[in-house]
Amino acid sequence: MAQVFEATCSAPVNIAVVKYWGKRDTSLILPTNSSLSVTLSQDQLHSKTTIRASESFTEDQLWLNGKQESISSNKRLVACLRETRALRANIESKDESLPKLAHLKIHICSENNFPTAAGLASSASGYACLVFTLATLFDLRLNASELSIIARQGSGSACRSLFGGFVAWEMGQNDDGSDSKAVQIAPETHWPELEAMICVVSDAKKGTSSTEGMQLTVKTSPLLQHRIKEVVPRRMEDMIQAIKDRNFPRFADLTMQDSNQFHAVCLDTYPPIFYMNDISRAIIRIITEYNKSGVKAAYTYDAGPNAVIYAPRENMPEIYALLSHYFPGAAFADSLGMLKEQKKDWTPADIQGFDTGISPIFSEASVKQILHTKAHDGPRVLGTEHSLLNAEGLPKRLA
Ligand SMILES: Nc1ncnc2c1ncn2[C@@H]1O[C@H](COP(=O)(O)OP(=O)(O)OP(=O)(O)O)[C@@H](O)[C@H]1O
Ligand SMILES: C[C@@](O)(CCOP(=O)(O)OP(=O)(O)O)CC(=O)O
Repeated sequence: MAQVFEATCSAPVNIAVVKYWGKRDTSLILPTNSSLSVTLSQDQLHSKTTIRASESFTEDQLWLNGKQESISSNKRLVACLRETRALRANIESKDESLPKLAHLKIHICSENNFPTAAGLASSASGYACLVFTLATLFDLRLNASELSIIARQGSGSACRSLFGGFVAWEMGQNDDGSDSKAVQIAPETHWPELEAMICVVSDAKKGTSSTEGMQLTVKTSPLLQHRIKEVVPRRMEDMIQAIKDRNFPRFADLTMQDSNQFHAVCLDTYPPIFYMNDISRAIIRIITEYNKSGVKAAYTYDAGPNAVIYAPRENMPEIYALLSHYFPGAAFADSLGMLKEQKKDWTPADIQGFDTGISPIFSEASVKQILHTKAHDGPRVLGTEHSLLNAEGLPKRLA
């Protein structure tokens, strides 16, 4: 019988509050500025990956969401495999008793429980999960910052998903990327009242990928140079302080300003890139109106129209009621038990001074889904019962 080695892990997505946008080295994935994100609960959004190494396998193979994909044409995946195998080979060379895994072929099977490549940070959870599962299979014993250096080479934002809670990606200075890594600013337990609502405006694959979009911005946007030099270094410090102090109004102002500036540099790109649509902009108007009497919520948008709204738990019933008023028909799973606290028959007019005419009421299901979630932990090792591969080493589920 061929010897079989296997690991199954899951990893979370993260949503940045200081955005990464621009690379100074496109193959090592070294950014032009540091960034900071919140890791969101795997109960709502996660990638799950099984990797098996076996003497009976004749080639490396990958299945993503039940569909076979090429490994050799995916330079980023090849880089993650090369790095982790080299580390395993080094450990094996020092300890004869270890099983020789570095040279075995592997089968990788991964699933996201949410739309892939739709601006919901699937590349972040996907590559974090890939690297964490490889490190578990190969028993690499690296800490999360060390693993983040490898995951970064899969997708920049993936490096931040190696930690739970509040995570900075320090851009680093070295040409070889050895100091461009993620560090945890605070664990999720630091600020348990902070929650997030994800408004899925579109789950379609996006037009301009982050990878292409950001390099066009680097090439053409003078505003990006100002952002890199003058804005982000100071904003990183301010954001870290706001998180340490659990100062929501400060955290929220910085988050919204950074999202606005990220979309401004997209508009400053030539030709311009648009990620937000009319619905995204209406959500901005509604949150801005809601904040008129004091900052109670923060919106942020990545490379797509979907909004993520950060807010203290106590404001979430009102925010949900606001969203469902202007965007009727959105599917909502009450995953954090929030509706129980919601006042019945509540309308935006019940908020003192709220101008209900700030936005029209949109047609049914303009916002398709609202996900309620919160900051949570980093990647997890799962038991063999979670394996995505069958006895033959093929996916249990095919698309
Ligand atoms: N579970 C996974 N395992 C391995 N690779 C994955 C996984 N999920 C996604 N990916 C990779 O990430 C790519 C999608 O990344 P892309 O940046 O286009 O979208 P996104 O991450 O959903 O959006 P964004 O990063 O802008 O929020 C996929 O085509 C695939 O190569
Ligand atoms: C807007 C962002 O979500 C951009 C994410 O870009 P990616 O990490 O997807 O890009 P690559 O490194 O090319 O894979 C902002 C952020 O997450 O910081």
